[in-house]
Amino acid sequence: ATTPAERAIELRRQLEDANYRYHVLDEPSIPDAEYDRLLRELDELEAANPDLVTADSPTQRVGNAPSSKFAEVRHALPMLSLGNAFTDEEVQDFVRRIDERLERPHLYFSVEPKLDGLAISLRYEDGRFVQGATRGDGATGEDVTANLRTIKAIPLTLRGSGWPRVLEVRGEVYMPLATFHAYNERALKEGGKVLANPRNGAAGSLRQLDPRMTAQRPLSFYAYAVGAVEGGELPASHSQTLARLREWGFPVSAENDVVDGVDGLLAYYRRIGEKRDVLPFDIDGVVYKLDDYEGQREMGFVSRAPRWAIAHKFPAQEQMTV
Ligand SMILES: Cc1c[n+]2nc(N)[nH]c2nc1OC(C)C
Repeated sequence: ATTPAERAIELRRQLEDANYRYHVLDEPSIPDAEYDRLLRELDELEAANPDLVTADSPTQRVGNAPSSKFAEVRHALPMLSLGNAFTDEEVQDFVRRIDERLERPHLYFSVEPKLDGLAISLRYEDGRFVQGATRGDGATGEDVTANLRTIKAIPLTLRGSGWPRVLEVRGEVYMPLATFHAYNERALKEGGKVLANPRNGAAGSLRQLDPRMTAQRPLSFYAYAVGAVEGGELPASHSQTLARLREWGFPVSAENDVVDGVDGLLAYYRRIGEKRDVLPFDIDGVVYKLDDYEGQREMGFVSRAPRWAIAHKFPAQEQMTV
């Protein structure tokens, strides 16, 4: 027979494993009904043994009591903004500036869809999620930790091994299009407020003072960078770092790739542009990043935007008014 504590640990492991397979590997491993049954069993076990409850138990994802307002968080590393390119020529200029300074036979770029959501910074200490904040002005943001805990795509504890003692992960919290449409259909039927676009939906849901409201409007998350890192080493390139983030339990977009030179960038831009209408989330462009960190260090930043990265935007889509 197992003690309540052992049973709770076993249930948590099964639930977090199912969560990882569903949100990170896109391979649901158990049916939702089974997931809910396990969660209910853990909930009852914790109710009967309150000392078993931990902040990172899956039962805590339903959100705790609301706070009066959001505390301010100073980002250990500023959250950067991105310069924009709107034409192929501007992309060619971006690559030429790097080419002139680095003088390499090949320039490899990490390329990613640019989700139209909310930039967020997540802080993990010894593998546990301890704080999450909005971008704010880049230097300080709002503490939305309680709301972020309700987002199942955000790991409460890291998987695998080899993660640094302190790890900050940056990424985009977004509202999947399916959630956005379902929310608006219900709002129309019940005469509630209709969301203008998924980005507003994500911002509104994340800035709810009551995390239980956030939990009712399921959001998702994609990691796209790391911030402060202490007590550990990262790989030599951004793409290798994203692969580690995925192993540690963070969703990373399957559309990401590594390409060679400006032709590779523009081919990627066209490829994602053609898929734009069938992607399950809103994007407003793609992001090109020089992949190796050594090259990024050599290129540095201008004001608050890196010289080594740029967003190549799509023409604005006329938002379908519901
Ligand atoms: C602001 C931003 C936004 N995005 N979006 C993606 N996919 N990557 C990415 N990188 C960003 O900034 C980097 C400079 C870390």
